[in-house]
Amino acid sequence: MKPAQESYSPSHPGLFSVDFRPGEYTSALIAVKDFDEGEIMAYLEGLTKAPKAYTSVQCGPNDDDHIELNSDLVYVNHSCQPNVAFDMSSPDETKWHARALEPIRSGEALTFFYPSTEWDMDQPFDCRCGAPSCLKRIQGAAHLTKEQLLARKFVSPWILASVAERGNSSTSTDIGSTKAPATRNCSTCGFGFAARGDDRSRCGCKPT
Ligand SMILES: C[S@@+](CC[C@H](N)C(=O)[O-])C[C@H]1O[C@@H](n2cnc3c(N)ncnc32)[C@H](O)[C@@H]1O
Repeated sequence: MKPAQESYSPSHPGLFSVDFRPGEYTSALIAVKDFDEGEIMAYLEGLTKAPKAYTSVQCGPNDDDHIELNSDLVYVNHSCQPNVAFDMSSPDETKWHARALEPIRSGEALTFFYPSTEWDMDQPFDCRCGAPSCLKRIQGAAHLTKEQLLARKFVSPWILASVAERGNSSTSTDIGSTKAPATRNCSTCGFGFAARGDDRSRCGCKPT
């Protein structure tokens, strides 16, 4: 569910505001203050379990792990070069949050990389983000290579685990191909590391 323009009252006053634009799916969420890189912008509160939809966000590895945000955050558009992460990797749901991936200035549109949470999206679309690294068609992580995912600053652990499970593909067209097994796996999310050394920064899990 999205807040409607007619009865709009910001869910996060002083943090962000919806820029309602004419046309379908063209509105956006805009920062109304500056945020530092790495700053937690808002905890994800008031979430409800929901079926997969264009407004839902995947919060775990299973088909039914989807939530509705029930706030203005639903207006955060996708970008292939995002400035926000939706981080739901903690087993403690009260720690789920939106975090600035880079310094964000007041007036900037907030964007996140939808395949960082979504494996196979309900409603794919042609991306208009305009980033040099734009992937053009956004359908979910299942349609991307590991390299395309790791090029982004944040990807959820269940996405990386699914990528490791489907095989170490170098292109999205050879999904399912057999490659050399990972040297070892992250003990938290199962992501397969190809090289030795503590590489947990690559899967997003914190070393314990
Ligand atoms: C949850 S809505 C985000 C808010 C949306 N812009 C709106 O006005 O309702 C997700 C939908 O917005 C559109 N969208 C988000 N990011 C986009 C992008 N980079 N390029 C094209 N459409 C995008 C797609 O139609 C997508 O299914």
